[in-house]
Amino acid sequence: MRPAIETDGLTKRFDDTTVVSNLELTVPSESVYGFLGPNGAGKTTTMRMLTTLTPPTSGTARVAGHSIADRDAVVPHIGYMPEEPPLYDELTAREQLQYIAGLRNVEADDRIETLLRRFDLLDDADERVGTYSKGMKQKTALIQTVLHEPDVVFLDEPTSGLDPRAARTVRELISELTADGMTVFLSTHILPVVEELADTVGVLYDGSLVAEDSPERLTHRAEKEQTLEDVFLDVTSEEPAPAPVER
Ligand SMILES: Nc1ncnc2c1ncn2[C@@H]1O[C@H](COP(=O)(O)OP(=O)(O)OP(=O)(O)O)[C@@H](O)[C@H]1O
Repeated sequence: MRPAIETDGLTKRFDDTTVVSNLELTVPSESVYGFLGPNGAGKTTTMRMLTTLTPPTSGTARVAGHSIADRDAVVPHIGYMPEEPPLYDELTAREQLQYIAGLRNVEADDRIETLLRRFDLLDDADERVGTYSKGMKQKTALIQTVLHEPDVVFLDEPTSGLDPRAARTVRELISELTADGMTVFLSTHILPVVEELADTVGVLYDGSLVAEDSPERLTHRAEKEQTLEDVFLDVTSEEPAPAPVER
């Protein structure tokens, strides 16, 4: 099966600063790719290139089989939930979701109701989004991202601001998306989420991919077993790891 995402030398520079450097990624279809990296590593910039929102300075990528240079071909196949999702405060959640379904040209009334119920939003679906809590907005944004059943879903911090129950619903939904044939490209700082869901983890540091493997292999690669947090700190450290203390 064709990979969901393939990049070839993907690079982004702003003025003289290289923010994403020569990225080579292959994300198999129907998998979850956990995209990690410290603040400012270039994760959002990568996602913005892969979702055609910003062009690369050099290099190429294919998403759902289409070149990211062909925005009209890519957009129907993807969903993107940025860290600060665009929602209209003056619309109700149901209106917002119907509006997005209209823009996407899909008939999604049943799916909207199912997802609103799934996320415990049905009782508030006719209230204005402007009155919502952060978590309720986040859930509305997630629904609008997957409404049209895209092939590839890009999620930037999808569980941020969610209470434990809502966060669990999101994790369950991500698993279901891949079971339904979607691919999820997930950026988060919440490592247990990645550990639980990701088939492959990539760690970006200063614009370069410094580690990539399954969570199991990453955490077993040292002589002693490490947590994903240990691995993350290890591969994103400017200092060499301190020598073990002799006792
Ligand atoms: N439009 C822009 N113009 C100039 N620099 C930018 C622009 N967008 C991002 N950057 C810079 O690129 C670098 C990477 O930013 P990016 O938002 O991709 O990082 P990130 O890994 O998503 O960080 P975080 O985890 O904090 O969200 C940062 O130094 C940022 O200041």
